[in-house]
Amino acid sequence: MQASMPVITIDGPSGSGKGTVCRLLAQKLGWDVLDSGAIYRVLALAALHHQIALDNEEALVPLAANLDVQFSFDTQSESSKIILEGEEVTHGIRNEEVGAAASKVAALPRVREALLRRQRAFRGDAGLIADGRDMGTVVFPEANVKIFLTASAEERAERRFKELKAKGLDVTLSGLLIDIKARDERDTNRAVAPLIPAEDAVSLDTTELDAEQVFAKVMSIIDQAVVDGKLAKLSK
Ligand SMILES: Nc1ncnc2c1ncn2[C@@H]1O[C@H](COP(=O)(O)OP(=O)(O)O)[C@@H](O)[C@H]1O
Ligand SMILES: Nc1ccn([C@H]2C[C@H](O)[C@@H](COP(=O)(O)OP(=O)(O)O)O2)c(=O)n1
Repeated sequence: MQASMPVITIDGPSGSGKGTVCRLLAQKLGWDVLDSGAIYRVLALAALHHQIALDNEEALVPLAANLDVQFSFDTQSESSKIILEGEEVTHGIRNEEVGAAASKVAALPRVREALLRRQRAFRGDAGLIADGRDMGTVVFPEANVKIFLTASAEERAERRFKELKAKGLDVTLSGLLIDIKARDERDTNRAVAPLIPAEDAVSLDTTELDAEQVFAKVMSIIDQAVVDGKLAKLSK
C-alpha cells in the first residue's frame, strides 16, 4: 500500500451522482476508483445466495472477511467487471433489491469492520477516488479532498427510474421513491459510520445540475484544494 498516494472521497446518498462523477474524474485524472457500495452489494448478494439472513451478523462477518470477489477493469467495454465466487455479477448487483439488502448488511458494525482493510487496499500506485457513504469519515479520514453530494429524494428517484427503465427493469417511480427514502433513513441513522458529511467535506447539492455541471463544480473544488496546498498539482 502506498500510504502517500492522494485520495479524493465522494460520499452521499443513493442517486446523488457519486458513481457518475467518480467515472468522469477517473478518466480525467487517470486515477483508480473504489466503488465501496459495490462491495456491500456483492456481500448482500452472497448472503442471498447462501441463504444467510441479512441481520445475522455472526454468519455475515466471516462471509465478509473471506468474500471471494474480484474487481477488474474490462478495457473492451471500458467498465469495471465484478466476479463473485466465479460468477459475473457486474449487472446483477445493480437493482434496488440488492441495494436495499446492501444497506441492511452495511448497518452491522462488525461487517463494516471486516471490510475496512479490503477497501483501504484499493489505494495503489495511482491516486484513488473513493465512492461511498463513509469514505471521508471512516475509511480515508486523511483524504486530501472530501466531497459530499446531495440531491432531493424526488430527483434521485427520478434519476434511478430513468436508469432502471432504460435497462428494461420493471420499476415504478413511486416505488423507487419509497425505497430511496427507506435506504436514506437506514444509512443515516445506523450507529456506525452513518451517512453524514465529514467535518472537512465540501457539500454540493446536485438537484438542479446535470452531470457535466456537477463534474465542473467538483473539478473546481479539486483545483481549489491544489491552490490551498491540500493536493499536489495534477498532471491532467
Ligand atoms: N447530475 C445529474 N443529473 C441527472 N442525472 C444524473 C446526474 N448524475 C447522475 N445522473 C444519473 O442518475 C443515475 C444515478 O447516478 P449515480 O452516479 O449512479 O448515483 P450514485 O452513485 O450516487 O447512486 C444514473 O443513471 C446517472 O446517469
Ligand atoms: N461506503 C458505503 C457504501 C455503501 N454502503 C451501503 C449503503 C447503501 O445503501 C448500499 C449500496 O450502496 P451504493 O453506493 O451501491 O448505492 P447507490 O448506488 O448509491 O444506490 O451500501 C455503505 O453503508 N457504506
